[in-house]
Amino acid sequence: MSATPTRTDPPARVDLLVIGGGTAGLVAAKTAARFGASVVLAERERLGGDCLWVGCVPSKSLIAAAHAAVAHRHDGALGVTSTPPAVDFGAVMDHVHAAIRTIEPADSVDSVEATGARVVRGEVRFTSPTTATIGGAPVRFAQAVIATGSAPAVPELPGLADVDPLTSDTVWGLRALPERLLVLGGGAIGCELAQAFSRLGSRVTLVHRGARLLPKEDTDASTIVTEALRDDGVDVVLGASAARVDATEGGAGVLVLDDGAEHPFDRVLVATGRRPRTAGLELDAAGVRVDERGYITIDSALRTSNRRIRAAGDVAGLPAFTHLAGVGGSAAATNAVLGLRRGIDLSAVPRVTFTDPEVGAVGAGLSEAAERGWSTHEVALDDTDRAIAEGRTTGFARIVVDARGRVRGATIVGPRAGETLGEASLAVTHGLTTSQLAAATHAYPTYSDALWNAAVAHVRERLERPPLAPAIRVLRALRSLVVR
Ligand SMILES: Cc1cc2nc3c(=O)[nH]c(=O)nc-3n(C[C@H](O)[C@H](O)[C@H](O)COP(=O)(O)OP(=O)(O)OC[C@H]3O[C@@H](n4cnc5c(N)ncnc54)[C@H](O)[C@@H]3O)c2cc1C
Ligand SMILES: NC(=O)c1ccc[n+]([C@@H]2O[C@H](COP(=O)([O-])OP(=O)(O)OC[C@H]3O[C@@H](n4cnc5c(N)ncnc54)[C@H](O)[C@@H]3O)[C@@H](O)[C@H]2O)c1
Repeated sequence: MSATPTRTDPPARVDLLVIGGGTAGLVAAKTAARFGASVVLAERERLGGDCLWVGCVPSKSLIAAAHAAVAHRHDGALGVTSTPPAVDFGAVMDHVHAAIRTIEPADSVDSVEATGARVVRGEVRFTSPTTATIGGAPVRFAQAVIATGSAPAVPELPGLADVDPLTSDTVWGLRALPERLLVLGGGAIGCELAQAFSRLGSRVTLVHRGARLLPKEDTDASTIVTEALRDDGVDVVLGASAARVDATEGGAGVLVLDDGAEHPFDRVLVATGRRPRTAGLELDAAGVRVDERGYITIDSALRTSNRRIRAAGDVAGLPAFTHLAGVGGSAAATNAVLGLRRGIDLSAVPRVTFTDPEVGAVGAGLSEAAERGWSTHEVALDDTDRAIAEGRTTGFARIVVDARGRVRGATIVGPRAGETLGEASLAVTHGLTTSQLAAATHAYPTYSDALWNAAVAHVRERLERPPLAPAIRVLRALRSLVVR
């Protein structure tokens, strides 16, 4: 059940050519083949994409080990004392790679070919709007889906190349824990990995250009994550502009900032954003246009400037999440094969940053709420019984509500925020009201009580205002006349 393709023989003609075997391409190929189309999935390396090999799976596996390394810290407050566990970094990385191997069969060549699609190994180049080569072998396609993903963007910083910087592509090959790790970039990758490495024993400095970590999240969520990282021992440097790197030896060096501050390190991990993987595709030959950042431009039904070709996943400049790559791959294949115009609802894409505490968000945040005049309702975890019982009270659940009482967004910070977020996503996707959320009985005591109580708070507020408050007063008065 290997994910590495071996065939190099595409048929002369296919209904659908899918380029790239990450989440978007896998879902696209399987979906189209199940509809009965003849499908070739072309992959130059191995199926599974970033998520399986260098993204979600290894990072969440490392985070699980990092979490275990500090779990004892809460024990004292619970009346239990335990000794700090020892970390065997080599064994941690064995766990990371074992998780990848366990999940690999789900993305294997067999799993795709069982749907009727053919997997062909090789790099794709377009030769015209309806033809391409896969590893040099020609193929004519009626339609195509480009799903080639994105790669780490390494900044042009003088001296950086001399210290062999790690990226999210290469960090998983480490066998020894760097004593001093410098992380450049405070987005999701930077925050998750800085905290994990710190918890596993590295001395971590996180250097971020912006004024706050996780700039896409609400300000108070960023503040909580910054404090959590600092509590974990991460030296968080904000508003920093890197000037150069002075290499010493073996990947070690010093990062020098514009203000002259120096940050020495044994290894540096670059997490400063992504760039689309389009090099070598010869998009011009296919008539596929890209935007100013190089991402493939698509319309609301995922069509590129060549109406026979669609794009899905990271390469289309969509928010870089596995779940969205899957949704995009499915929509692109369905549209191609059945001639539909399914789009993606970008207003309800959930995202979770797996720091401790986790940050989960969907839909509108504080700034959109302010712009549109929507109200916000929040419950802190120190008012949430499960959090109090577990001694894990840092965080909150907040909902954004429109004038008709519909839930338009949520931000949840705390343990298992990613799990609670599912309910908020359902509410935002289907336009549920706070009354509907409040009317659903929730098991007690759970972290999702916080979200539920935020909805209840909004319902209660409405009951205390016109038109409901006077109506309730009239009903009560009438009732007291009847029942004496
Ligand atoms: C460290 C890290 C952690 C992450 N954690 C999460 C997370 O917790 N949750 C989440 O939702 N997302 C997470 N992501 C993001 C997620 O991994 C990506 O959004 C997702 O993998 C994108 O899928 P894709 O199909 O668009 O592209 P990819 O997975 O990148 O797949 C593209 C495929 O195309 C192939 N390819 C490229 N060019 C060609 C060519 N010319 N010919 C043939 N094949 C080609 C590549 O080899 C690759 O297999 C994380 C990412 C990183 C880096
Ligand atoms: N849990 C998850 O779902 C998860 C986890 C990891 C990654 N991802 C996805 O992968 C994408 C890429 O992650 P990322 O963290 O690399 O990118 P990012 O764009 O989210 O964050 C990078 C940050 O680095 C900063 N930066 C850029 N250049 C810098 C420099 N020279 N010095 C200091 N700081 C600099 C930027 O201001 C930016 O805020 C994310 O947007 C996300 O969609 C998701």
